[in-house]
Amino acid sequence: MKMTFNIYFCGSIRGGRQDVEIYQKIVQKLQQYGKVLTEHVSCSGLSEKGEVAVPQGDKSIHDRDVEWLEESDVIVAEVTQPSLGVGYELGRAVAMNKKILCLFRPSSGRVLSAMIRGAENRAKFLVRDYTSEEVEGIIDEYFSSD
Ligand SMILES: O=c1[nH]c(=O)n([C@H]2C[C@H](O)[C@@H](COP(=O)(O)O)O2)cc1CO
Repeated sequence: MKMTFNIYFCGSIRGGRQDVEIYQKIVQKLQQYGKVLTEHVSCSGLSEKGEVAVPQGDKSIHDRDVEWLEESDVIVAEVTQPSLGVGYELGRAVAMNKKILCLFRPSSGRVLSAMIRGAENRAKFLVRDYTSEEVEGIIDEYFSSD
């Protein structure tokens, strides 16, 4: 596998920011493997309001993010905190035939949507259950395979 990827990281924003610390840990690790196009998702200063300062607001956020999805080699999504935006991004990424890794923490007590867990296939869409101590190792393993 090449070592410099365009990586699209998905994490909840308006769905709730409870997991921002784990997003930071994931993004820092991903940056060893390439450029994380959506680094802002892991920013502790970004609230549940989202990127309110973006000119033309939600339309430009949507259009920019779909372009970034197109440009990305790999999509990594933290899917523990349910988010409509993350679900939408994953659906669009599947339609683009992208390589996708979803990360879910069962210790949250939640049960992952069947539309994410059930989308798993060995080729392109992988779902990994993890604990926060394991996440860096899982990312290393993912990028060192194939
Ligand atoms: O301000 C934003 N900026 C942005 O890039 N997003 C994208 C990236 C995240 O992976 C995803 C989060 O969706 P949601 O806000 O529905 O939880 O949507 C979402 C918002 C706000 O919905």
